[in-house]
Amino acid sequence: METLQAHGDLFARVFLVLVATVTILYLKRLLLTPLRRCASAASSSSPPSLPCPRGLPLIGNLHQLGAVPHDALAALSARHAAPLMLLRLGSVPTLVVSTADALRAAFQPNDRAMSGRPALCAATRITYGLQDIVFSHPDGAFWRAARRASLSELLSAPRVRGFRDVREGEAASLVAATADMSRTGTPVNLSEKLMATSNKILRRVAFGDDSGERSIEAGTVLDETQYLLGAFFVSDYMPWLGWLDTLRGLRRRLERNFHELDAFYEKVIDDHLNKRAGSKGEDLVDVLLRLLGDPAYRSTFNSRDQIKGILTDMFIAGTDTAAATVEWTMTELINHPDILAKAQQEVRGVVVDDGDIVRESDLPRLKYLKQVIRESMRVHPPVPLLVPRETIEPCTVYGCEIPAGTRVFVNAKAIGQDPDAWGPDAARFVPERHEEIADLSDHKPWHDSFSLVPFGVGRRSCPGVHFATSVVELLLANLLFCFDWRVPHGGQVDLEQEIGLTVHRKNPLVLIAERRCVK
Ligand code: HEM
Repeated sequence: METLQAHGDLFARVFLVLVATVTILYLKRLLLTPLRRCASAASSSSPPSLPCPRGLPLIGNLHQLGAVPHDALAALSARHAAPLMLLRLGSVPTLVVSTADALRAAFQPNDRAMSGRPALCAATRITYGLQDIVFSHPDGAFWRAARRASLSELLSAPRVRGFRDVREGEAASLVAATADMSRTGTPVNLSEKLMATSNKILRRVAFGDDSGERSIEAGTVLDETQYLLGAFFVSDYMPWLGWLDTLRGLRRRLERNFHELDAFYEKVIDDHLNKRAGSKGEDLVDVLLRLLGDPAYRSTFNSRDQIKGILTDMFIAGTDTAAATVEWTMTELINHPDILAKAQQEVRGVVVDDGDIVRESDLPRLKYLKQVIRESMRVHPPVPLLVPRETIEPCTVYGCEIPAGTRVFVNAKAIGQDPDAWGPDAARFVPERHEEIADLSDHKPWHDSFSLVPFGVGRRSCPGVHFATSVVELLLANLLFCFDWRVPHGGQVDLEQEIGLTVHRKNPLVLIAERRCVK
């Protein structure tokens, strides 16, 4: 869910490299002084200021983001001993937060000031002019109403529980398909299977797509939406060069995708309006249509475009992230056979049914599994820079003034590796470090923490935690319960990352599954 992250775009890269090269030749001298403070002059009387690693003309610090921006930013912050630093990305002033203490200092007193989102090019178009939850302005009545609806209606605990059959059904299909492959010893592309399963769950929950009839149609359109929301639009960083996005064909792709998505939603909404009387259960479209007629929401929540914007949120925010979490967790487990064995022992000891499959009613007893998931999200947060923020008013951090309109990146990955928060072994995968959390089923700790923030922080943090953890725990528990796993040719699995909307493994996770004997 991070727009900087699609650095596979050749044209933009060539352009940036050209600008950087020319600038380096002319301004070599400047590079010899790599760090300055942002305030005018660092005298004893000048106000305190944050470190600002020196950038280049025009592009500022863009070239320092490298191929994996969250890792490059973590390295930059460590190099300058700067838990908080100010960069200029193109023409955009950007605050980067890289430790738990810095996050607390920046957000605890300034939650409101930090709660804006930048109006990024693709997001603005796809969400009908920011009429959604993820990207809308926090000061508008609409965001408050939509956020309230997401917490009390769309993603509330009872609503999430109500979709249990969908999750269990899709988990059973995943197990069945994997069992087929295990019979012939065919390696399983887990990355692909997890993505398909997570997609299917979201489509069924959001659109009631039980038959899979709409899956192909929705799949291709939403895949393109996902790509575009993660693409690097030059205009998001250097607005005066926005014409480059047109030259690169990105604007045309965006328009086409917007219209395809719109046509798809219109059809889904019309179908729901037609079938409503007497149909069983509510999917998310039904809920949104009901809210549209609800007097409590009428003044702010009153158009089809808002329904469509929120549906895109649910799909984009919910699919990739859950799949990536299970993918990274399985990666770490396969690389740590002792932890894998311990997690399997727990799930196999706890599931009391006829031994066929894990049900959601089994999950509360899987304490170690929950520790494993927390540890995985610490080491591999699926959205490592969260969704970008923007200050909506000036605020002060460590005594330094941060102006309104500053973009804010919270480096959740760097924070998860912060030795002051996690100790000298922060780089190691040790699920037991979460043992002390009394109730791992309680989702509050995710939102109260400043040291473990895969779901974000403060008033814009993820309202989908409950939904996400239900999917992740069920899929993972079933993979561990039903199969033994090994790498096809032995050895360790690599940890290379593919940068996109959400960070997945670069190389798919392909493993051999052996179906465990069941009675
Ligand atoms: C493992 C799965 C997930 C992860 C890691 C994740 C992560 C995030 C992050 C990092 C943010 C930004 C938080 C911030 O700015 O502080 C976010 C926001 C959001 N997420 Fe999730 N998410 C997940 C699953 C879901 C699901 C399943 C849904 C809904 C179906 C969802 C809906 C949202 C929405 C609507 C927002 C915007 C909140 C706002 O701006 O007010 N997420 N998520």
